[in-house]
Amino acid sequence: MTIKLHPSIDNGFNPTKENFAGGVLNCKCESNTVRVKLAGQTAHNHACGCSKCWKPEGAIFSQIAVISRDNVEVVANADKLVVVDENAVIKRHACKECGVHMYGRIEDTNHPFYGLDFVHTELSTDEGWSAPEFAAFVSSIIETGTDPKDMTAIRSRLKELGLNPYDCLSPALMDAIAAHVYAQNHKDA
Ligand SMILES: N[C@@H](CCC(=O)N[C@@H](CS)C(=O)NCC(=O)O)C(=O)O
Ligand SMILES: [Zn+2]
Ligand SMILES: [Zn+2]
Repeated sequence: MTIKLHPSIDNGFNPTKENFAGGVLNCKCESNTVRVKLAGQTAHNHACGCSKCWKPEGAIFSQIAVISRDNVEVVANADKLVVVDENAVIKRHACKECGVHMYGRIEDTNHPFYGLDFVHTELSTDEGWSAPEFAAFVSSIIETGTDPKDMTAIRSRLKELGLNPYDCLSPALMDAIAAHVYAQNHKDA
């Protein structure tokens, strides 16, 4: 039996479309749907195994990308959005009826990723979004119930799909975080 990771990933995925101009994310509610307009392409799309990111029914990974917060606008039913965990670094704004996370925002101006919002592009019917590039927080899927014995097969399947598995973020993003910390610590040098 093929391992199921995420519906937008399991059957392979389309490459990133050049000059893609963005689109609209929709929550799962049939009426009073929350809509978020993304005025541009996303970046760093990846599978995330952490327990905090929203996953569609049955998925063991989330699929999540970033976009400049200036390009994110709630265009319908904003009153249905609530922050799921005010104590988290990423304030995940979710529809209180269907539970879908519409965007995650970092309010700490010193955070390495301040200025970027986190979004699930599978909530859009527009095609051309940036393709997933790697898998992050893979070991964290055990926290939500995956049997540790299944991890070897899951990491193999991710590699087969072209998504290198990491237990934190990708090396490029971890380097960017560390460089930000260095710069913060040497501001006056
Ligand atoms: N093992 C933890 C990892 C959580 C974690 O660190 N998630 C990452 C990836 S989304 C993060 O940056 N979290 C910040 C936040 O949730 O605010 C879990 O599964 O809950
Ligand atoms: Zn909804
Ligand atoms: Zn996550």
